[in-house]
This record gives sequence, C-alpha cells and structure tokens, in this order.
Amino acid sequence: VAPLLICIIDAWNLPSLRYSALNLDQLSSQKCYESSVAEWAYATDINDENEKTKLSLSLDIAKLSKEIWQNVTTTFPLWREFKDPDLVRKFKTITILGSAALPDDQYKKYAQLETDMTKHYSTTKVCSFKYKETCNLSLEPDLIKIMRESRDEEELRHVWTEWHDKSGGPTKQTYKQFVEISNQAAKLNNFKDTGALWLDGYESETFKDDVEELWQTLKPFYQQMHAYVRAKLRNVYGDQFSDDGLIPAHLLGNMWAQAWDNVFPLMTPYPTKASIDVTEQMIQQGYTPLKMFQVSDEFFTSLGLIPMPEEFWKESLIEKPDDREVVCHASAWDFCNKKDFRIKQCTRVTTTDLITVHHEMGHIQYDLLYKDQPYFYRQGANPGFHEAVGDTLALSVITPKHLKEIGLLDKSIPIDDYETSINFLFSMALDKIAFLPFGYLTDKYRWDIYDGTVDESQYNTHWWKLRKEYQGIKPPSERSEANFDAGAKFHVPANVEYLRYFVSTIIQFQFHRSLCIEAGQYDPLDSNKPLHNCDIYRSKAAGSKLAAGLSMGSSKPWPEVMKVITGQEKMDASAIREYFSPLEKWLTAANEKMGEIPGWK
Ligand SMILES: CC(=O)N[C@@H](CC(=O)O)C(=O)NC[C@H](CC1(C(=O)N[C@@H](Cc2ccc(O)cc2)C(=O)O)CCCC1)C(=O)O
Ligand SMILES: [Zn+2]
Repeated sequence: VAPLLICIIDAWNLPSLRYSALNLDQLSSQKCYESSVAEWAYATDINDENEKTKLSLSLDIAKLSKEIWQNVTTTFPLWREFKDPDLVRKFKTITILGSAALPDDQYKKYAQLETDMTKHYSTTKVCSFKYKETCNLSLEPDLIKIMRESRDEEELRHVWTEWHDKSGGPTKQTYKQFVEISNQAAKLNNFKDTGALWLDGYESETFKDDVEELWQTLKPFYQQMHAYVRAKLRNVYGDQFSDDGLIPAHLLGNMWAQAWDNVFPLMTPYPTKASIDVTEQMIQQGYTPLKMFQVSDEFFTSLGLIPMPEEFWKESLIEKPDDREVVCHASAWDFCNKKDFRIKQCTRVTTTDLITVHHEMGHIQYDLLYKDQPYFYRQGANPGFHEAVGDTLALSVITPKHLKEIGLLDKSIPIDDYETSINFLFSMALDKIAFLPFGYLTDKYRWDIYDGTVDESQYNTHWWKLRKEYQGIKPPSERSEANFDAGAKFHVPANVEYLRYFVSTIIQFQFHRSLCIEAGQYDPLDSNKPLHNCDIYRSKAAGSKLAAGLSMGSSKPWPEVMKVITGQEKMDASAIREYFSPLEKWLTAANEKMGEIPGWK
C-alpha cells in the first residue's frame, strides 16, 4: 500500500494526481461495501453461517485500515505538523482506528464478544405474566407493547424483571472481558481509555463540562416534570410509592424509563382537548409500514431534499419477518458505494414508530447529502448531528397543525388554544425532557467503567446509583450484583456510544428554531408564531439551509457546520427552553397547587 500511499498524499497535495486519492477512497469504500453486505445479511438473518461471514469480513476491513494506518504513521511521522489543515484532518481520520488497531487475534476476540452480546440481546425471550407456560415473548414487539399499554402493576413488574434478568445478567462476564479489550484498543489509538476515544469524536476539550452545564440548566425543568408525573402515577399505583420521592422504573411506559410519552393517557392536562397520539387514526386509515416510510420520504422531498433511491425501496427490511431471527433494533445503513442505502426496522403502526421512521430516514438523508465527500469525511459533523437530522424534521411532523395537514387529525378539532398546546407540549416533554438524564447517564456510567472508577463488582450498584441520582427512579424489584441491568439496554451489549442522543436532543431544537425562522414559521417577537407550533413542511429555504450544513459531512469541525445551519457555533439550551417555556410555567404552577415538592432524596 505504501507506494499507493505516497502518491495518495501527493494527490491530496497535487490535484493532478487525484486519481490515486480516488484509489484509497475506492479501496476503503469497496471493503466497506463488502463488510456492510455481510453485516446486513447477519442482522436480517441471525445464523451461524452469516455470523462467520460477517466476522471474517469485519476482520478484513480491520486489517486494511490497520495497514493504511501503519503506512501513514511510518511514512509521515510528522503529519500533525503539516501546514494544510485539511490534510491534517484527513490524516487524523485515518489514524483513529478504534478496535481495528488491535492485533488480529485480539480483534477476533473483541468482535466475537460484541457479536455474542448483541445476539443474546436480540434473541432473548421471556415468559408471559398471564400465561405462565408461554415463554416466547420478544422485546419487539411483545414486551414493548406490554410496557406501553398495560396498567397492571404486577404484569409490568413481571415483564420488567424477566427482561432485565434474562437479557442483562448473563452478559455481565462477557461485558467485563469486552471492556478490557476495548480499552487496549483505545490505548493503541493513543487514548487513555474507550471513554476518551468516544469523546474525541466531539473535538472539544470542554465537551464533558459543556454537557454537564447543559444538564444543570435543564435539570430544574426535568424535576418539575418528574414531580408532576410522580403525583399522577401515585394516583394510579398508590401503594408502589414511598416518601423517597423516587418513581418505580416499571411504571413509566418504557422498558428503560427513557421516554415517558406512553403514560400520557394517565395524566392528560386537559382530557377534553386533542392529543397527538394518532395511532388509532393510522390504523383506521389502513396505514402500513410502507405507507409510513412514504409519508416520511414525502416530507423530506417537500423540503427539496433527496428522495430515497430505488435500491432503498427494494432492499430495506421494514417489517419483522416471521421465519427467522433478526436484530429488530431499528437501524439505517450506508453501504459506502453511493447507491445502496437501507433501513432495517420491525415497524409497527404506531405514532412512536412514525417518529422512529423519520429518525432512521434522517440518517439516510445525511448519508445521501455527504456521499460525494472523500470517503473519510462521510460521517456526521459529530455523532450527535447524525442523530438530530430525523428528529429535527419530526418536530414539525408531530405538531397538531401538521397532523391535520396530512389527515391524521380531524380538521374540525380546535388546535390553536392554550390548553391544546399544553397537552401537546406535555406529550413532547414526556419524550424529550424525560430522555435527557438517561441520555447523559448511559455514557457517564460507561466512562466510569472504562476509566476504572468502577469494576465489575460494582457494575449494577453503580447503574442504579446513577439512575437514582439523574432520573429519580428506582428498580421495581430487588436487584443485586448477580444482575447487569445496564446490559438490558441495546447500546451497552452492542457497544454503541450514547452521548450522541443527549447532544441530539439539545441541538435538534437549535436546528428547528433556525429552520423555522427560515421557513417564516417562527418569529421570537410574534406570540402568534410560537416555536412549538412551527411546521417547516414544503419550505425549500429551510431544506436548502439544512442541506448546506449536512452536505459538509465531517470535512470541517462541527462548530462550523453548526454555524451554517443555525448561525451559532455552540450547543445552546435556549432553544429547547424556549420551545417548552409555556409548559415549564404550567408544571410549576400545577405542582404548587398539588403541594408536590420537586426532587428526591
Ligand atoms: C448501521 C447503524 O447502526 N446505523 C446507525 C445510524 C448511523 O450511525 O448512521 C443506527 O441506525 N443506529 C440505530 C439507532 C436506533 C434507534 C435508537 O437506538 N435510538 C436510541 C435513542 C433514541 C430514542 C428515540 C428517538 O426518537 C431517538 C433516539 C434508543 O432507542 O435508545 C432506535 C429508535 C430510534 C433510533 C439509531 O438510529 O440511532
Ligand atoms: Zn439514530
């Protein structure tokens, strides 16, 4: 590869030799394509044959990137001193290898451990509460549905405990081994541990402090919402509550208590007014998963963004097959050949899944917008940007105004009054504000493990310490170090960094505010155009502003991309606070009236 490399670097310097730069791009994207095909085959049909192929292809691509890395660092040991910042940036993306830096045998062990943990998570089955001998319930769709719909405290506790015992516990020792190898890889990349490697993706010395500050800014609002929800759940499940101020984790409508929108029906602020749960309407109108993807694609193209390519509609898997095991956790795939882009999602016809469809389509839209960047720049400006694309557009889609526009909310229903807006904002806060402490602690927990603060004898104790401190929740049943409850959350066994979702929750409101101004849908001085009512649907101006930033991929540091999209360079909680400000006032007054004191011991 060395000679190829020499002229590659020249090529980057001498446009005349561009063809050789293409070779490195072509070499890497070809290998990426092959390993993506093998990954996809496995994720959509979990069996030994596909697992072997997937592991061998991922070893191949690890070998190639290690070879390129070794040649770059030996041929150009002083690359950090180069004058051209773009060249230095390219070198940097090549030299951050992650697990591929491991020697082959260690890499094989790492990949096997990760595959074993993800396979265990994706195939775990539990027994039903009502029919004790039925033990084939999957997380998706069975347990998700029970957690969303059941109001039977014992059934919720059974399902929560079964899932946490069976999915997390058995992977604890595997995870401990995985942590050790993962840290070895980080050190080979010149990081002190995997947590530091993850944070490097945000290219900011102060990132941890910035995140902590954003959390401290929003924590009082979270505590007001937590207090109101706690009071309302106490009315329903009284005996489950004690005076510690904590909410039992199984009563919040979600297996991980990370989004509470499913308990909205138990605490609707104004029950006679409209709510944005349009699941019934979708079913009545004969919505199918395909229709949900078409509705989303139409929203993107209404902004002048790129339609899903032919391949997408042909190759995506949008419903759970009934003849094989698949990894149901939704995901969006870029096959690195500029043509093949797919989504794998076990889609159900629900409002939540309509939002998830937009989330996944947002990933593909970003992949499409930066597909002509050099291979190493075909990434999000930072991981949070990739997560924010779909959610930003979903903030418009989910408004009562837009739901009427697409016929999911009856035209006759009044939606411009104060009470309807409080219902809407409360439902949005149960999703977005409830998520913030979870989005933060899921990586804080793993930073503490990777940097050695916590060893495996404390894995479960530490998880519940953070879950109590940040979320104000507690487990519904006795937990011990025989459990590994963090392992019951996909991203831990699958080893996917999670802070990206906290970052996305903050910046998506900054993107939304900027695009709403561009679309003429929001004016900070016009109270008739509040931010939460904005729908950028059909605004080509908003679409082109978003596309201008996203097309840059990771070619520039993310503050520059942030500036293109929002005019600001920093993450800033003012947008999310402005969006929710009517609700924050309402909740504070409601808690005072109930005598409900925010916070917990
Ligand atoms: C090849 C590959 O892996 N590709 C990446 C994308 C990429 O890197 O290009 C990818 O598809 N990752 C999967 C992951 C799936 C989901 C997720 O895990 N979400 C978080 C947090 C959350 C929850 C609600 C929400 O509205 C938004 C976020 C959770 O469920 O806890 C499942 C539901 C939605 C998104 C994703 O799409 O981020
Ligand atoms: Zn995502």
